[in-house]
Amino acid sequence: MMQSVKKGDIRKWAGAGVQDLIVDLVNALSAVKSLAEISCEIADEKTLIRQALAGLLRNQDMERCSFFVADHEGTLTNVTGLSIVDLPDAEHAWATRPMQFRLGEGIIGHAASTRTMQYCENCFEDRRFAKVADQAHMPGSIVCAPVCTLHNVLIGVLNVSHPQAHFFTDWHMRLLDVYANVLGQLITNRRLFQQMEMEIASRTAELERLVNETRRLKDHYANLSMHDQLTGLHNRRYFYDQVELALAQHKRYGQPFCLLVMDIDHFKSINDLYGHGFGDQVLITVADTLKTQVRSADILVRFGGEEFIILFTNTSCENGRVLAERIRGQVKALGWPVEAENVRVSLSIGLYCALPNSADADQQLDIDAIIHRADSALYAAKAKGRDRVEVFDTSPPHNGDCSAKREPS
Ligand SMILES: Nc1nc2c(ncn2[C@@H]2O[C@H](COP(=O)(O)OP(=O)(O)OP(=O)(O)O)[C@@H](O)[C@H]2O)c(=O)[nH]1
Repeated sequence: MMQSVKKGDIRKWAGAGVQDLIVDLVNALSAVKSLAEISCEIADEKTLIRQALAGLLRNQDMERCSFFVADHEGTLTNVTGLSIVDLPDAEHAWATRPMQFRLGEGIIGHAASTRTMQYCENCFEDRRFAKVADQAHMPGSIVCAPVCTLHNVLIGVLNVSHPQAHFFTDWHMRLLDVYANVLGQLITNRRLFQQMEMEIASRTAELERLVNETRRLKDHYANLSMHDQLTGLHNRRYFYDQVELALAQHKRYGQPFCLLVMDIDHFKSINDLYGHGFGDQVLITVADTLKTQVRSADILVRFGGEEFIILFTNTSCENGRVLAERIRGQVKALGWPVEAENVRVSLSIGLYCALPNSADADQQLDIDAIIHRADSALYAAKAKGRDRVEVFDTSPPHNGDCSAKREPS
């Protein structure tokens, strides 16, 4: 059975060598721990690497370290370097002497191509070490550790150096191996994280685009569903949508309004004689004429076929009648030349006046009842020979009920 090591045992055994070992172990763990503290949410990979190098220098007796990143073409470029003197302001002191190696070139290229750590014990003598022009920066010894993803794809090479030859020990080598592994995972995680962020951003943008498109389509179809395609006027659906407000204002503030139901006379004969396309043109021109007669608060719709409705808000019966007569006159004045002929049409109009003091006022009529009353007046206008305006009589019913039956066309 294995026995656990007690503190007293360590003290008993601890010669200077063991104590050094413990210090080294703590330093090594601190270096690896410093890596664990780096967030993979850092936007810039260089900053992450720089923090990793600083962690290494702070916890180990190394002099300089640098990182060469591998690109897709197999070129290794130093993205950052740090020396022990840079440490107080490691964030800002960027060593930017540009340097590049191909895979297999120099000791750095060799570590990259073999994916194994390389130790150059004496840079002045080792032929693998590509001599630098600047002799002042020539290290005595250097360790180059490849840094890879979990799937052994090369990310770059981590280099640590010391001015002294034969400086690095087995202990250093083991630590650097672990350090390079953890750094590889950290860089991989950061890249994945960035990729995920970009993916999320692009999906969010796509989603926003779809939401906007859906909104636009919704508005488009809502608009379509409220409009008559032939004349461009609003339609029956819009009328019912809007009319409640006018009724509410009438009920609450006693505002009078006039409802006109208008029907083109003998429109069937127009279609029959001149064709449906011609009939359409007539509907369009009549609609355009009606448009000129309404204010923005009024409601004008093509209610169906050749029937139009206008609700004049805040309008007395007298004014409603004047407006109805004007409309009738304007439509009658229209003409459509067909060969030698000038085709004309007329309008029959049924008018309902909603007045605060009328006999209807107490009945709280709904819009269908109001339309029905205006329709009765329209039937009366048709019955009386067409091309005329008839007003629904809101006085209490007696023999003269004007809701005449519509005569067959
Ligand atoms: N060209 C055209 N005709 C339409 C349209 N909508 C309805 N109509 C026609 O309008 C005509 C309406 O005819 P009727 O309801 O018999 O009434 P009328 O001929 O106007 O007779 P009175 O209303 O009694 O004066 C029908 O022939 C419908 O086909 C349309 O969008 N375009």
